[in-house]
Parts: sequence; C-alpha cells; structure tokens
Amino acid sequence: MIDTATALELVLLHGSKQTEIIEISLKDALDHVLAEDVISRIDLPPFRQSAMDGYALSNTNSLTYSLIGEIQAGDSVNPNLKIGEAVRIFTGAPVPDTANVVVMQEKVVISGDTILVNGSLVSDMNIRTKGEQIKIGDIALNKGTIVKGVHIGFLASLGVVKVRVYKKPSIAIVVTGNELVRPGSVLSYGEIYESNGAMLTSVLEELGYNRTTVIAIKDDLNKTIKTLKDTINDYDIMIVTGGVSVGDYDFVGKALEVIGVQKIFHGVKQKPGKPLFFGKKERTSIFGLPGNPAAALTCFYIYVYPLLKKYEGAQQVNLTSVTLPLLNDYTVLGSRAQFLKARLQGSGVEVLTGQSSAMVKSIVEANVLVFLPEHSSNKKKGENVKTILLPNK
Ligand SMILES: Nc1nc2c(c(=O)[nH]1)N[C@H]1C(S)=C(S)[C@@H](COP(=O)(O)OP(=O)(O)OC[C@H]3O[C@@H](n4cnc5c(N)ncnc54)[C@H](O)[C@@H]3O)O[C@H]1N2
Ligand code: MOO
Repeated sequence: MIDTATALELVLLHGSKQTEIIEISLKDALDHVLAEDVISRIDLPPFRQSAMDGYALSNTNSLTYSLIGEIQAGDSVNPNLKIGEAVRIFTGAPVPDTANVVVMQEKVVISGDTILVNGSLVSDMNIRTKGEQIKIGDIALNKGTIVKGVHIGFLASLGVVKVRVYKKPSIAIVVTGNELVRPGSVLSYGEIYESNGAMLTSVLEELGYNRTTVIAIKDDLNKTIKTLKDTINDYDIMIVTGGVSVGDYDFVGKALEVIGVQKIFHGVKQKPGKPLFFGKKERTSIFGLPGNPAAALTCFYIYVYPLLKKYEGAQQVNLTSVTLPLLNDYTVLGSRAQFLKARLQGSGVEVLTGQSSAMVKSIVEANVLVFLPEHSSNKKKGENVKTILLPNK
C-alpha cells in the first residue's frame, strides 16, 4: 500500500487532461476554467468619473465658484469650465476634462448660483481616474482561473459576453452492491437505500459538473465486467463505488483488470479509504471508491476533486488547507493517515464524534477534514492540525 501523498501525486500524474476548448456565454461560465487569458478591450472606468454627489471645478485656490450647469450619470457632455466656474455633478457622472476636483455636497454652502467651499481642495479628489481598475489591453483574468460569480461580475463590467473555457468532463458514477435499493421502494431485510449515486451526483453538480450518469450493478463478476466495458469508453472519468475491497463479492478490481484498465494503485495507507483504486484506460480515468458513504465522499474530495481541476487546467487543484488549533482531545486509532470529519468553530476546529466510514450522518455536520499523518500520536486540545476546507459547506 502507498501513502496519501504518493497516491495524490500518481492521480495527478496519470489522470487525463481535457484539451477541448469551447466558447460559451459569460452567463453560463460559472465554475468553468478559463482556457486563455481574458484581455480587457476597454479602460475601466472608461472615462474620469465622479465618486461623489457634489460639484466639479478647476481648483484655483479660490473657495468661491459660480455654477454653470449640471451633469448626471449617463450624460454625454464635457463642458469647458472657465476659471472660477463649477458644475453640479452626481456619482458616476463624467467629470469635465477642465475640472480637477470634485467637492462633496456636504462640504459646500450654496448661495443662489454661487457655491462656497468649506474645506481644503486637493487635486483629483473624489475623481475615479480613467483606467484605474484596468487598462485596455491588460490581462483581466488569467488562463486557469476557475470562474466564480465575482469573476463573471468583473468580466461583465468589461463588456465581455463570451469566454473560452475547457469543456467539462463527462462522468459515470457506477454504484455496486446486491443490497442497494433505490429510495422510493420499501426495504426488505438486508437491503439499504442506495445513496452514493445521489450524493456524488449532487456534490459534483455543486462544483459545476453536470455531465453525470448513475449506473447500478449487482455483485456479479460477469455483469460487472459487461457493464464497466460498455460504459468506460463513453466517459472521461468513471467513479465506481463499493466492491473494491477484499470480500468474495468485491468484483470491481477483477473486472477492471479483465477489461484492460491499467492499475495505477489499489490501496492507500489511510483511514477512511484504504481500498481506494485508481487506474486508466485510454482517455478515461477510473476511481474505485469504498462503498462506505463517508469514505467515498472523503476520497472524492481528496483525490477526485484535484483530478477534476487538473483535467480542466485549473491553477489550483487541491482544496485549500489551513493550520488550526484543535478544540478537543483526539485519541488516534491505528497507524494509517487519517482524514477526520471535523467542524470549524470560531478560530479552532472540533473533531466530530462518529468517525466511522459508514456514517453519512456525521459527514453532514462536517465542513472540514482534519488530516493526521501516518503514525500520529494522540492529539491534545490546542495542538495545531492541518485542516482541509470542504467546498460549499
Ligand atoms: N477483511 C477485510 N474487510 C474489509 C477491509 C479489509 O481491509 N479487509 N476493508 C474495509 C474497509 S476499510 C472498507 S472502506 C470497506 C470497503 O469495501 P468496498 O469498497 O468493497 O465496499 P462494499 O463492501 O461494497 O460496501 C461497504 C459498505 O458501504 C455500503 N454501500 C456500498 N455502496 C453503497 C451505496 N451506493 N450507497 C450506500 N451505501 C453503500 C455497503 O452496503 C457496505 O455497508 O471494506 C471493509 N472490509
Ligand atoms: O478505509 Mo475504510 O474507508 O476505513 O472504512
């Protein structure tokens, strides 16, 4: 069995990479990865803008100015201010080329058509200079950026309507087990509701991956071979859950071998997720995740998520981790590296009870995973631990 760092390295080394680039509307670009730098075609702001409601004037060290007009946001005017003249102006309106100061209205006393400035005037005050955010021809967003709502807002402010991104992978989620029954039917003794399919589909959707299909297989070697063989070529990524361990009816490893999947590794010194499998066949990357739901989800975040990001050429492939103090003692069981379900509370992290791989209930409460390396000793409250932040939690 290999260690967790080697496993992740091998996934990133051997996992496939998308080369197909598509052009899509900016409004559909959420969670896609930019396939090229986006260059600004305008200065932002495109003209000198007033940052305040007030008066624009050319500072002549006088405190008295006569009003000659008004400029609203959206007006397309550029009046020529003579010495001693000012215009009423509003936030976002174009500042005349002949003005170098905007005084906010609270600092002005009006008397008929004359204003008296109460305070000092500093050149360029309350004026947003042309191109102060970004200049025409500059890079607005780098290739490899994962597009989020703020990026869409920024690009919209530059007038961008289409972006070139990497095509999302198609993903097959194959759930295995005789005991699995679709929610909606009544359970017979020995049966459980199938939940990994719904969980992985939804977690993938939260991350912006919608090209998913769930396929269910019974514990039968020939059927497993046939279904995996019929499925594998149609998808970029195949995620199988269950049947990857050592039981007499755990057929996934054998079936993948029969259909010619190149095994990269099978087994990692970690808890949960000891039986994790990773392999590839032509363009398809194949994960065999443990059937236990919390183990499957943990392996998804630690290994599948980085591959999805690498696949799309993202700059950052791993989940963000931080170092935080433990809020409780934790007794380490066994020598494998551990990914513990935990929750951020204030400035620390609490390891949750119910660490069993089978417990879906406790992973619901978790918003982070605490990572303890192999052979860790028992942890005391206050000790710093590596804490992996889970997305959308
Ligand atoms: N003798 C050994 N037994 C086991 C070992 C071992 O090393 N030696 N490893 C254990 C570990 S660790 C894990 S994790 C599990 C993983 O086993 P499999 O990946 O083969 O998974 P299954 O046995 O098929 O299922 C495990 C568990 O999860 C439930 N399950 C499966 N699929 C689903 C699903 N789609 N939705 C909900 N629940 C699911 C299944 O009913 C089992 O309870 O092996 C240990 N055994
Ligand atoms: O490694 Mo298994 O995922 O502990 O339960």
